[in-house]
Parts: sequence; structure tokens; C-alpha cells
Amino acid sequence: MALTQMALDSLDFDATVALAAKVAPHVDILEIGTPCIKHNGIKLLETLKAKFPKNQILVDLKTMDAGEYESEPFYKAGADICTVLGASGIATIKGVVAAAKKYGKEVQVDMINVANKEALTKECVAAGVQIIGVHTGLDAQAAGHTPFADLAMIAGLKTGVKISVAGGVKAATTQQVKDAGASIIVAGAAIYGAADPAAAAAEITKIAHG
Ligand SMILES: O=C(CO)[C@H](O)[C@H](O)COP(=O)(O)O
Repeated sequence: MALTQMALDSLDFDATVALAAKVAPHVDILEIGTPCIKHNGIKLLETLKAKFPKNQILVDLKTMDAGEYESEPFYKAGADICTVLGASGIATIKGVVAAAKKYGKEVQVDMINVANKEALTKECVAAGVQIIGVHTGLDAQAAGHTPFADLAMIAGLKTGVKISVAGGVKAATTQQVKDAGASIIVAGAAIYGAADPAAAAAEITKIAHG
């Protein structure tokens, strides 16, 4: 059993809420993507939290510095999970962990562009991080990269913390991602780019929960 997460990557406030309304019944976690939260701010988090109380909300802050200071307002406003870049370093990561602890919430460390993912994963686990995010970003995807090799390495560490996987995941690859050890399967374009986003989300969740 893996959870599913839909990445809301539009810049438009109303379009984001409308897409969330279609998809929310069919996924576990709604993600406010990085461009979307930068463009729309905390008001969008408050809106989604109020409208979709059954879903967890992840705010993809990708924090790079000032971990506690930047993330605390988002936890306070209802974020269940905030992300911090692994490349920021352990001091910033510990700051986000401190903010999350105040509200009983979770931290995801995004391993995008981290050179030594094994060493950082171990440091994160020791620091109290709940989720390691294996992530091939949109630009790396365009250059032909996928998250599968990193997923295999991090799952092989058997740390016991949750592993989230993002980077072009679609229905056709969901079973592979799940079997490789993902606890949270993230899909953005495969859902928002589908003719019927609700049906696409339901298909991915059926495989992830199966
Ligand atoms: O965080 C992101 C980009 O930095 C995306 O939200 C994430 O990669 C999921 O989208 P997709 O399934 O389209 O790759």
C-alpha cells in the first residue's frame, strides 16, 4: 500500500482550486507545487485546507535557507508536510524539523541535486525527518532522467522512514515505483495533463493502494 499525492503545478489560483476539487476524492495528499505556492502564497494553502479537510496538504516550499523561519507559518496555516531541499544542508533541515515538531507535522527532504544521497538520508533520519523525497525535477526529466536508480538505492538503505517518489510518474509506472519501495507516489503532469484528471488520479491510486 502506497499513498498518492497530486502535484498542483498551475500558477492560477482559481484553476488550482478547481483542479483540486476534481482530484481530491481520488488521492490522499494534495501538493501545492513550488511555482504555485510562490505565486499564490499562504492564502491558497488556507483555501485548500478549508475545502478539502479529508486530504493531507503538502506545501512544496523547497526551502533552501532559514528553515524554521520560512516553514513555520505554513505549518501554522495547516500544512501537513513541508519540503526542504536536501542541498540546503542539515542545519536548514533541522530548522524545518523544529517547526514541524511544534505543530505535530511532518518534513520531507527533497533529494534533488544532492550529490551524496546515502549520507544525507542517514543524517536526515537521525535528525527526525519523516519523509525522504526521491525526485527527478521537471528540467532533469526533460534531459531524459528518471527517479528509479535513486529510489532503488534509498529503499535499499532500509531506514524505516517513508520514501516519496516524484518525477514523471504515471499510471504505467506506478506499480514499478510501488514495488521498488515507495510509500508516497507523486504525480503531476500525468494527472493535470490528462483529458479526465479525476479518472487519471483514480487509476494511479487504485494501483498504489492495491
Ligand atoms: O516538484 C515538482 C517539480 O519540481 C513536480 O511537482 C513533481 O516533479 C511532480 O510532477 P510530475 O509528475 O509532472 O513530474
